Amino acid sequence: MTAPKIRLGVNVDHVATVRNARGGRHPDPLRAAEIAVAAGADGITAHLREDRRHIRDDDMARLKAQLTVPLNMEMAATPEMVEIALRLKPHAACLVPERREERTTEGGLDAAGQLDDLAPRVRTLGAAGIRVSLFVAPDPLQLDAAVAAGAPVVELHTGTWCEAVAAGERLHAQAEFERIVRAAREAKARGLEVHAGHGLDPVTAEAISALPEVVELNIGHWLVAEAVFDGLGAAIRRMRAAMQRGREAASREAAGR
Ligand SMILES: CC(=O)[C@@H](O)[C@H](O)COP(=O)(O)O
Ligand SMILES: NCC(=O)COP(=O)(O)O
Repeated sequence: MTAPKIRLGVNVDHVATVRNARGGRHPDPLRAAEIAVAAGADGITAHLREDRRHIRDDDMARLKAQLTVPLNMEMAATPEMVEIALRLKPHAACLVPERREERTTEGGLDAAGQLDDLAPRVRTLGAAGIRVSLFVAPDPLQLDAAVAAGAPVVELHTGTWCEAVAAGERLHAQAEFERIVRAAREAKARGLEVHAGHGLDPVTAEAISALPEVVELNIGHWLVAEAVFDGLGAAIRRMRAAMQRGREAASREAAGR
């Protein structure tokens, strides 16, 4: 039995982080995106942060103009970012929480707590033909809010689970993974398309690829960091192979049931 494919969106933010550390143009996130596509990425993700600390407006414009695969724009749900997305028209917009002082995106979007502001922004983006996803914690309250906001997609935040795995906190990691499994099932049952991402490496990507409800992973930091040692193409091929192993294991298990 052939396992249904799981898409890989490669996040090129941290190529821009390295470029910005010295100023100038090298390394160029667009070149990284082109290498990623050649190595098997199904899409490219880039987070235009309000403080522009990695990806900048001009990067988004070039990615949109040059890429042949879907562009997923991660953005805060602010009027400024909505206006930029409406001009840029990426394939997808993933609404994420942002705090200036955070080192990375720390949690999911509190969709339930800001539904009144969020729903019209989701509608505006959707009406422009942009597929909206909400980057949320694997929490049933947030899934309800995503449905209420009219978002067709949720991206489940895998960061807490990945940190527990990396720290060797076995019980915590298992509990977090079970939350993700339940949330993926519930989200699909509510009619939402399910993506996942944040902090994934080949081990965690393989495990999460075994969930048939999850149809897309967005991965950046591990790939860009690993590229330093082995090149970006090789890192992406290794990640794709891990995802495929996860998918095939799940298919075999389903066929054996
Ligand atoms: C939303 C998300 O999980 C990532 O795309 C993250 O935003 C990458 O950029 P930072 O590392 O700056 O948070
Ligand atoms: N939405 C998650 C993402 O795009 C990549 O997160 P990370 O792999 O850079 O942690």
